[in-house]
Amino acid sequence: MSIIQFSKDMKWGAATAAYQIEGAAFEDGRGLSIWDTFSKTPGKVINGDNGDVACDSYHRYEEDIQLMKELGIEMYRFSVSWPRIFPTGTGEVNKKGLDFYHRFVDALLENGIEPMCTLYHWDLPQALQDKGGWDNRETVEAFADYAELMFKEFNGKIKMWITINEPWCVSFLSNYIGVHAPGNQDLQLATTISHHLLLAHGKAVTRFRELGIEGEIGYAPNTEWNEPFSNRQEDIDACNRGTGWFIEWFFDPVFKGSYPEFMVNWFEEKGVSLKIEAGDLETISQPIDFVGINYYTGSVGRFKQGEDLFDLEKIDIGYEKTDIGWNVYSEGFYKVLTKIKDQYGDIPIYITENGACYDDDVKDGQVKDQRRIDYLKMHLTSLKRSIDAGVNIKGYLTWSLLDNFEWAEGYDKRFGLIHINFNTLERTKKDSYYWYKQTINNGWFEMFY
Ligand SMILES: N=NNCCOCCOc1ccc(-c2cn(C[C@@H]3NC[C@@H](O)[C@H]3O)nn2)cc1
Repeated sequence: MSIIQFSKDMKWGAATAAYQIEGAAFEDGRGLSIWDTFSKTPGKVINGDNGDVACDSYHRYEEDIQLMKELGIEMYRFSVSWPRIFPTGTGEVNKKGLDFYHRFVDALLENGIEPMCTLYHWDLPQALQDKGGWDNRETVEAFADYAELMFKEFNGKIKMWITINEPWCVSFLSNYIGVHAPGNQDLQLATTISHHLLLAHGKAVTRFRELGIEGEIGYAPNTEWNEPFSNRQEDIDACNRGTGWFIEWFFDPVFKGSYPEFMVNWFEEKGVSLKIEAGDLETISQPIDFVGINYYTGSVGRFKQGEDLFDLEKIDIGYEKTDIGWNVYSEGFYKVLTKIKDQYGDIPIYITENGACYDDDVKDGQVKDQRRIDYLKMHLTSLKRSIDAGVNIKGYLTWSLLDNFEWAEGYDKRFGLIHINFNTLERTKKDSYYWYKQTINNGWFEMFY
């Protein structure tokens, strides 16, 4: 048995997102988002689930904040529903939407919890999608205007801002693979959107700096690790392409001011090109204060001609899987974090999402989710290894505080420390909640090896 101990300076938190927990989808002037449309499109979401009610956190946030306070988290990452603020994406502000987030943020602060606000967590106003969505550069300006309004409105209250959550999911998962909203399957479109998302990030940072807003700003790319099956160069190269799709593609423009040549060349061989306008990369690559890293899983891979987008075949070598089918691969967390440090330097890092999906149920008022505790132990151990290797980790926010709407997977896929009965909306603290609470309180935990 060994002790895994963290610095008292490291901040502990939990994360959620508006469309996944709020509900109240048609209340107080909220406009439609692409996820309202997508989830109501037959066949797109398992069981036909949608975010109409979700966890009803729009009405139950005071109860949720008391659960956060008891948990002992210092930081809570949430997202703002853009269509709650601008029902059509631009134009007239919905004051009731602003008022809700003021009540919510004030309640967090009154309970000693620091808000970390994600401006874009996938719920694009449908009215903007109707005009081309992220494929249209006008959406970039609309996002900057929305960000500016939020900066001005919450200046001094919110001091940690995230511009875009998981640009890989917003661009490639949603517009090439097509399993998320709006569900396109077009590599050129997805690649163009990836550039517009980074541009939107840069323009929001520009407004933040020009306005002299108090606090820090960053973005939250998601990452995956691909471990070469052998030391054959073809296997290494294929894995580098698979990992580069998440890391270099979304980090190089921000931290180096250019797209990674090996990925640009690969996409060009697929007939895909980037349409970069003068000044774009200067805007994208202006300094940020931190980067949020989301990590869930990794794979072992090898070269296979014609396999997937990158001639990369994922191999199942018997890793344990979570109940969403992802490998439990904590070594990949260490590899991702040390790669980022080695390639991009000492940028402060918050782990803004890490957690596990397990099919939990309540028995006699308890949820015995030991597998989630073990997943967290393994990944926090990798995190400690990364810190000991010099990675500048500032905080760890687990995904998620609550079971919630897991996008195309619906409500069956549970990531929360707190179980939600989606019929009664009753909250039940899982064993992992109590374990996380003790770990936060102690600053350490016992590792099973
Ligand atoms: N990698 N290649 N895939 C090729 C085949 O893709 C099939 C599906 O792929 C993916 C990849 C990644 C995800 C995903 C989900 N979350 C969890 C959410 N994060 C933000 C927060 O809202 C959480 O709910 N993070 N990532 C889903 C599906």
